[in-house]
Amino acid sequence: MSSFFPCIRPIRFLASIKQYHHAYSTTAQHPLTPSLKILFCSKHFSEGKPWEPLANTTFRPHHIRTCTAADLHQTLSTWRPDVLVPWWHTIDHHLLDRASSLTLIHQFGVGLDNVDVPAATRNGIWVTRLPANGTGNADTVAEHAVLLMLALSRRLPLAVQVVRNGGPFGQPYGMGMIEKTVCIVGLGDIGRALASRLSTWRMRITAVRHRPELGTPPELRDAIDIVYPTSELHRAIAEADYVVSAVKYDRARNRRLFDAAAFKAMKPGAIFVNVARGGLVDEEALADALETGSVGGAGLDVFEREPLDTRSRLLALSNVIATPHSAGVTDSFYEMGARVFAENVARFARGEMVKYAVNRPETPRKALREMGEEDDAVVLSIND
Ligand SMILES: O=C(O)C(=O)CO
Repeated sequence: MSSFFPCIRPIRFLASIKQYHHAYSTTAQHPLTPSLKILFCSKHFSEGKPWEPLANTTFRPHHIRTCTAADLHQTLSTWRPDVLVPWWHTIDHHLLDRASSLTLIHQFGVGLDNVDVPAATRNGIWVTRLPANGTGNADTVAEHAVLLMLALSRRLPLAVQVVRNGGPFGQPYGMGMIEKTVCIVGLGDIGRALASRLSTWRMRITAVRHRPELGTPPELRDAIDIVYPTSELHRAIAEADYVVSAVKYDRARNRRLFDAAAFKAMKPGAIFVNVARGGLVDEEALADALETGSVGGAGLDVFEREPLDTRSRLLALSNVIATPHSAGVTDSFYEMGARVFAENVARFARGEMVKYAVNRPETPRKALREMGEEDDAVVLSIND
């Protein structure tokens, strides 16, 4: 995960923190409760330091710790933090039923499929996350999907290798995207951002929607040809040259939505891209389909288990481009995350409702005052 951070442009990052310090000084009359302990679960947070915007407050670094997924349980029971900041680790009911010190879980990302929100609610723990749209990462995830589509279409890894090997130059490589059909599975923030980008590329765009009654988003009426319900997934993907998975993962509803039957239903040689969650894909079935060529290539940013086992069959295939769950994690997302996080922790310490909360515990371990100016509605439509 540490590989995410070399791409952060330090000057821009520091400038944004400076701006934040300035803004924060106006709230200095509400210093943070010094005893609030925050646990960041992932060592890479030690490099990214998303708590830096808090540096001008009464908050001091000894109230912050990082741990690994392996020592999470232990740290929860011995250090007893108030706030947990996970990084897509599984925060299930076993952990939540025992984590008696926790009052807030603040996901440092948008998708929350790793957190058992009902169990948190039952235990009186607030849960919040970062927003997807507006300043969030739906656009950058959509960009990444385009990157993978293009790189696979033009066989980029092979082309780079050919140059390194001294040629031959000027040979035809791969396929163009113009006039091809792309099927976007999931029309939430990411799916819509992708459709809006591709709408100017002279492609035919179709979509699959979990809630077809929502129809085509008004701003995409001219862009999307047809919206299928999930029950017609196979029909939809059968006519597509590109299938992009941008659907919200819900283990009970769509685990392994892309299984052997789905890959068999795809047009032979079509390209599959997954920028949503690894649990949506049967990775063994995908490897089989890629090996036989029934799926032409796969661009994968997410995996059922992360980090992906380096012995995975998928990595041995030349028609796979894999990235390390980095689609949404750019410099701007990290800056936004640090800002939202700092603001939310400050609110929480003051007993004010956190922004983008996804639950309302009946008997919260820490009571919060509704502030009446929440804009958390912006995150409610992710990946539907
Ligand atoms: O923010 C998230 O949930 C992501 O998965 C970013 O890629």
